Amino acid sequence: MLNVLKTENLTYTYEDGTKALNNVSISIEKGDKTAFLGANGSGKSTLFLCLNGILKPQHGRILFKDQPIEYSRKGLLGLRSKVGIVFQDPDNQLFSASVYQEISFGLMNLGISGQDAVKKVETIMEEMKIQPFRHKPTHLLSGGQKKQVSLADILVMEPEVIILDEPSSALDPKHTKMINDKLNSLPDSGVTVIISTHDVDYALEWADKVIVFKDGEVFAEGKTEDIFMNKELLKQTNLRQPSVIKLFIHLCERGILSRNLPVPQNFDTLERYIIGT
Ligand SMILES: Nc1ncnc2c1ncn2[C@@H]1O[C@H](COP(=O)(O)OP(=O)(O)OP(=O)(O)O)[C@@H](O)[C@H]1O
Repeated sequence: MLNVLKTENLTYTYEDGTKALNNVSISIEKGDKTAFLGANGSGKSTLFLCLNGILKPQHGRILFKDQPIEYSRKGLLGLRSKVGIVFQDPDNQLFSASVYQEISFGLMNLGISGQDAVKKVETIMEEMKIQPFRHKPTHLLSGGQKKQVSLADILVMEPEVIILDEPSSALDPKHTKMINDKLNSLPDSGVTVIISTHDVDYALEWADKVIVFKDGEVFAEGKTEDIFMNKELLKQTNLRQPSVIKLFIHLCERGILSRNLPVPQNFDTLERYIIGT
């Protein structure tokens, strides 16, 4: 498998002396769905900002497809067209006078204009159901609409890697579903998706791999179900065991289900196990 993004011994300290990342080495494989978990302040957002070249680590390096990131203007522009980040707070991302301008901005920066750009922007606006508010100033949008636009902002660039910092935070069920559907379909087209989340149920259902952060360090990483079956690890990192796994274990302990069954990723699968017995 090709490592699309890799960090080697990354250390990042903010100006006020906060050491947010300490010796972080991770690798993300092409087409994988990776979820970062960890308590507030454990360093997930800082790592994401480093992966996109917004922050430059004091030590260590980052490789995109085996090439170290170049921090020149040209290098960063190239990196950001391939590795897109959707911020936790859309207000940190959106700044154009209108939604349409906002979504066109990245393409213009890459020198894509004319009919090509118009077509790409229109397609994404259609897909993300943005048409009804396309002429609105971004600062007048609702939280959910801002999130739709900030994702469209990145999707229009057709990046190889998309990083989403807490994609569903502050979203209602309709907007959560829209974003989740997109996150599910992107890897099918070869896009590598990385998210951070506090929602363990969602991480279990969505992710192939989980990386757990604690105090700026990688505390654990592995296949999603292995991480969530490890009660001791979850306890040490204050993570809740996903509800479906809790119930699955309980049913296994009572002899209702066989421990040999694959760990269910959601309640639909668990229901099938139960009905099938
Ligand atoms: N601009 C900044 N200046 C100083 N310290 C910062 C800054 N941004 C973040 N930090 C600190 O860096 C540490 C890591 O924060 P970071 O936002 O990366 O964590 P996180 O895991 O993404 O948290 P959350 O789950 O709450 O989003 C925290 O101690 C935080 O207070």
